[in-house]
Amino acid sequence: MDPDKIDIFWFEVERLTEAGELRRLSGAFARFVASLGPASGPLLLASLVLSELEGRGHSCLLLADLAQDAAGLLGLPAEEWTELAAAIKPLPKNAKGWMAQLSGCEQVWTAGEFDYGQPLVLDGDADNGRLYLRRYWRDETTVASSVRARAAAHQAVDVPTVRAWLDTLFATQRAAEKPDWQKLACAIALRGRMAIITGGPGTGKTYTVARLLALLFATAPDAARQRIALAAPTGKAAARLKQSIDKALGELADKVGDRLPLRELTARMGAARTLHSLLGARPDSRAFAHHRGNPLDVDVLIVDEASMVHLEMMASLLDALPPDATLILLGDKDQLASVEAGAVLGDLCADAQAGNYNEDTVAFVREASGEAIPPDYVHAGGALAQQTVMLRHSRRFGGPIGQLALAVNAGDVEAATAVLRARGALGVEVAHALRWIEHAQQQHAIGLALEGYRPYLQLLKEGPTQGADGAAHEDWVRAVLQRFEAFRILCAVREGEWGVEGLNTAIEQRLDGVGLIRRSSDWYTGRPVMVTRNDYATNVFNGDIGLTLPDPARPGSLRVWFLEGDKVRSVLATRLRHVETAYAMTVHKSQGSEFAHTVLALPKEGGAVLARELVYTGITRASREFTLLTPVPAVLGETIGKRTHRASGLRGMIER
Ligand SMILES: Nc1ncnc2c1ncn2[C@@H]1O[C@H](COP(=O)(O)OP(=O)(O)OP(=O)(O)O)[C@@H](O)[C@H]1O
Repeated sequence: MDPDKIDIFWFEVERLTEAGELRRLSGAFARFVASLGPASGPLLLASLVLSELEGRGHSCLLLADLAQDAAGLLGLPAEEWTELAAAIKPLPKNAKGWMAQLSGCEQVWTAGEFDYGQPLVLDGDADNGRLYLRRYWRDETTVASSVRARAAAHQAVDVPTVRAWLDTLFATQRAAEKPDWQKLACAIALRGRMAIITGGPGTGKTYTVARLLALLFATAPDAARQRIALAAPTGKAAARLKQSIDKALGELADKVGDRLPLRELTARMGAARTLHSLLGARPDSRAFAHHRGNPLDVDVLIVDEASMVHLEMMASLLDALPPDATLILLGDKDQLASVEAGAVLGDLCADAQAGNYNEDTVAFVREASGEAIPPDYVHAGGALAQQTVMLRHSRRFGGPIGQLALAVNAGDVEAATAVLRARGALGVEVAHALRWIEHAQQQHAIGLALEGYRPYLQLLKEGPTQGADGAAHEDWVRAVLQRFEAFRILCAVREGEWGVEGLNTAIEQRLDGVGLIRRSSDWYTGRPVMVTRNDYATNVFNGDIGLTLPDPARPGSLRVWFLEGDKVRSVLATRLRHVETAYAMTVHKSQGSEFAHTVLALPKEGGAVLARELVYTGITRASREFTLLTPVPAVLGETIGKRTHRASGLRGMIER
């Protein structure tokens, strides 16, 4: 490439980096590619865009997108893109041209050809070409081949026995909706090495999986030897899963009586774990102790909150799972994907809404569960569609919050606005459950925080009862934590007046000002913190939230207490090095949690991260009350009208 032109290119990259339009790593990656051998202009540009997109959660670069609207892909103003691209003209005109151009580069391995370990991988055909960083290509390939094999591996099922058990487990006095998707989900899960049960909040994913466990125990040749593991991406989600499953199985135990020793079998299951801990994460290493060569010792693995599992983690999990073990994924496909690259659950659930069941599945479900899949859902999809069930009826989310979530999920701005504005017309219930402060000032958020956090701060001030012993102190800690967990402010962004940072500072100042907290230094009694990095020494993980309270054993020193289910545990505050204050947190980090009153604050301007999934995830964190703050009301419509699109080749690879 002409040295003058390349200098202009690097100059433009630097300028856009300084302006905050590109991350520094993207330019550095393009330079690294250039250092490996002769590099054409299009290769450098594609490397830059690919790295930038990786930082935004995409697992690959679709060449058709690059050819069609590269500026839009990067969220750059058209003129910025034109200047950048002008330095390296001419560029290929279409996806086919990009494919031809890139496949000739030394730094690019075209999948299927002789492999030199190049850092970039080109996959797909001329119309569907995709450029990957090698790591993501490997991860997508691992996930796709494992899912394909597992979904297709049907096992023999003793149909009459399954039917009898399902009739018992789902015998209910209530008028059931038809078909009973929960019941048929159990039948489907039992016949495969993999099943996905997706659905919005309160649709009964945990309820269903508890019955599936009972069914597994009831039909296994040796139930006592079944190795069943429960896991979730975060400690909090894992604790919640275990708690709900134990509760549901406890209720079921009474129902099945002597026919199945459900209590003993449940007791053997052990605690739910984080995926990191299940796989055997090691400090300072991306590699896990468990992998193909040292697989997990399980027959059935149930993973909750699967929407939070990113591509690399899913690949590690599938790699470590023995081929004859069964994987059950539970999650809400419409929630925000992980911060890291990939939208695995969303990709895997592409057929969930439509069903796309084939005649074999219809016949099996009819025999094994007595349920008839309506013809609308029968369209002969692939193997994965046959093992995916979407639960469609929410049992505790039908009120105004549920209506709002539905409207947002459907991208219906008008309906969402109508629900939000209906509070007056619909009476007290709505008025209490939903609030929209359309022209919000930061003071509104601070006022809500004052009201929402006062209960835990007051209990904290009262302190444990005089002379409380260890257990009584723990009860007090638990009560303080539970009050704190009843309210949260969620932000769409980190920076600015309406971001996590701006709101945390403002809330902290106000709480200090009114005497609810006393900030003597960074660490103070009552400070809520979120862990921002996994720390194996103290056993705290990215996303864990705790409260700073006095150490009962050492007056004057502070400990951070974490709530996991009903249990509490603590770490000396000074040992926690990677934490931030957490009166306000991002919607991303709130996944897997639920707060009685959730406040969602949108910023003044839309941006790449503001999309429908974010608002939906924020709303569905609220169990009783939801307040929306919009400094500029139009941003709500803009956000709901936009979907998050993450490029990936997973679907195509699974169906290949
Ligand atoms: N078929 C059913 N009959 C009666 N109650 C049900 C049924 N299905 C679910 N429920 C009840 O509805 C509530 C929500 O169910 P569950 O917690 O399983 O939903 P979920 O989809 O796991 O929710 P989340 O995504 O919020 O964790 C629970 O109280 C559960 O007992």
